[in-house]
Amino acid sequence: MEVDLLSDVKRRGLISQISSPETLEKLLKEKQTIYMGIDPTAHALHVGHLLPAMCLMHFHIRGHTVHPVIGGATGLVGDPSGRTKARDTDSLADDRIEQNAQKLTASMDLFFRKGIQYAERRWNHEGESIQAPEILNNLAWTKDVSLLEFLRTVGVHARMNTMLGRESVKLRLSSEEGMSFTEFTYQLLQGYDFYKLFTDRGCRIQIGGSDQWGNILAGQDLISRLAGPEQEVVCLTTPLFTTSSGEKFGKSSGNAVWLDGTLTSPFDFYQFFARTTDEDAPKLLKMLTLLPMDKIEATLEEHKAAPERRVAQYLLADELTDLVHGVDGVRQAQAATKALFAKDYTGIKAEDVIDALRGDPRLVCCLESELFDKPLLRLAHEHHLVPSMSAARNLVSSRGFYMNNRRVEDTGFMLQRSDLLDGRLAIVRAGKGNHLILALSDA
Ligand SMILES: N[C@@H](Cc1ccc(O)cc1)C(=O)O
Repeated sequence: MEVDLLSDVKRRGLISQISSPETLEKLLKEKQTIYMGIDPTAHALHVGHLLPAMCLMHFHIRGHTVHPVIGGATGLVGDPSGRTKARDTDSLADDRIEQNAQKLTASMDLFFRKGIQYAERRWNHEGESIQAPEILNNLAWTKDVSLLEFLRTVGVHARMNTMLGRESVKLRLSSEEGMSFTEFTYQLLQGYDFYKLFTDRGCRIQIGGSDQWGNILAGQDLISRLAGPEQEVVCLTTPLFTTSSGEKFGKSSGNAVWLDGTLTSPFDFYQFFARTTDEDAPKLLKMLTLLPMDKIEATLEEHKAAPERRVAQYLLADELTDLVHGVDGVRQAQAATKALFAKDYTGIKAEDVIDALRGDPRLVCCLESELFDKPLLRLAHEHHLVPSMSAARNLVSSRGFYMNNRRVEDTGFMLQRSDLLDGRLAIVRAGKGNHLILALSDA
């Protein structure tokens, strides 16, 4: 099943820079401990975290020990990397960071649990199932270090010219706002994490996004000064993926696409990937799924022959939804996709559609009394499918009002139980693409 880890992550496009490729190759002849940090600036993981997280996953499922580290301490300081301005004090407030850290830990744990199940399905894993990684919080080893101790162990080894030469610092020093001393020390805090994990857990590899290069090197420097230059440690970064339209990957009309199903429904998550461009879909299939490369190549051939069928996009949406929401999530998202975009509803399961669209304004659950006692046009108006009753009537006369893909011709049309799909759903459509899904409540 296994392709060599390093060649696999490289050919999938998951690697941007490696501080010492020879050392990495040598280290990977044995099982290693690897870490990746993430600051609790948000309370949940979003699609933008997937790239470094999948890189970490590749190490994890091949039996290396990986540690996602939540930055309970670093989050209070705020990483200046890639930022032209300091974070505001509100977003750095203690209680906010602590709450975010707790939620992020749960979010990361869930990501790995689901991801491992996905990996086991894709790789036909046999034998004992893979355990979820232990998630750490850097507050654990930072909170009791006194200022004097920090200055005397870490500070003495930090070279000012190296620190001033980091991209994150140069960028800010040349800006009008400048940089606070607190932010300037961020690289030392992250460096201290690498050093601590190296001494306490034998961790020799740190992974991060490409904007983390300087911070990761700071750790490598510190290890070399404190533990000796002969110590073999490696910094590894993943690329920052920019979409073909030049945007940062992970936003849908300006909003983050979350991995948490209560923040972004499995259906919206699925649709985000189904809407990927022809240019981006192949890259994302390689970077973010665990499908074997030959299966991806075969799909891409098929895609090239008939791009309008969007096989690459649908495969990507299926795989990522499986990775993040499991097989139930895929089934639900596909059911909702069918409800909103297909001509044929055979086999549709009401429960799946309802689960996938929970929280979506297009889904409205109704009691029997409402559903069967009001004319459909009135329901459409009350639930905002059409702006007014007269607009609804106009749509009927211009043959643009549909219920379960049947044209509604009578403005007084009332739903009957026998009209419902799977005993519960009426999919009402105004014109080409506006939908209202009325679902009979099960209560
Ligand atoms: N600086 C990283 C997060 C991080 C925190 C602590 C670490 O030890 C490593 C990484 C970021 O902002 O994304």
